[in-house]
Amino acid sequence: METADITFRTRKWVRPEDLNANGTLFGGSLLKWIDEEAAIYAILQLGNGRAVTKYISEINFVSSAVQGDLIEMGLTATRFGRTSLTMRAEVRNMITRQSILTIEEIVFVNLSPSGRPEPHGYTEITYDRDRIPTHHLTETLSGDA
Ligand SMILES: CC(=O)SCCNC(=O)CCNC(=O)[C@H](O)C(C)(C)COP(=O)(O)OP(=O)(O)OC[C@H]1O[C@@H](n2cnc3c(N)ncnc32)[C@H](O)[C@@H]1OP(=O)(O)O
Repeated sequence: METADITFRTRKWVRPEDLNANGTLFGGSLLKWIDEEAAIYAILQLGNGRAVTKYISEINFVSSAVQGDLIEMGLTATRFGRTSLTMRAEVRNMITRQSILTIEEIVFVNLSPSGRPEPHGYTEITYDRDRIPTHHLTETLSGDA
């Protein structure tokens, strides 16, 4: 997998509670983190807090991490559909850059207030932060008043 176009954002410190019985990073913890990371990415790209995980392709646990490792998670949008957004994910060791996990396709669906798929109208990535969900902005601004 190419990693050049992936932006690594969130970092994690592998702690005792994240380990499996083998003493390495528990895959379930990793999947929980990457699903949350993908949700945040999708929410910001689609400008909608109602975005849900629809599909996750094969997950390749490339190598393990151990307690104390610093790891980082990266995502990039690979396809803007009508109501969906497809992302590619990679988790790697922050220091050695060794790949820990790759997922070719994570598909999120943009939902209407009634919970049905709704066209999002976007075709490309932006990091301009101009797609922060407006209802969150409204709540934030009214909370500041
Ligand atoms: C962040 C979280 O934890 S969310 C919690 C976990 N996720 C959930 O609970 C979601 C549960 N699933 C659902 O509620 C429903 O399946 C919905 C509302 C997401 C989608 O309903 P569907 O009837 O499948 O919608 P529909 O057939 O219109 O497809 C919607 C989009 O998903 C895509 N899609 C549907 N199935 C798949 C699939 N198996 N693989 C990839 N994409 C798919 C479609 O191509 C479509 O994309 P497009 O509009 O860009 O072409």
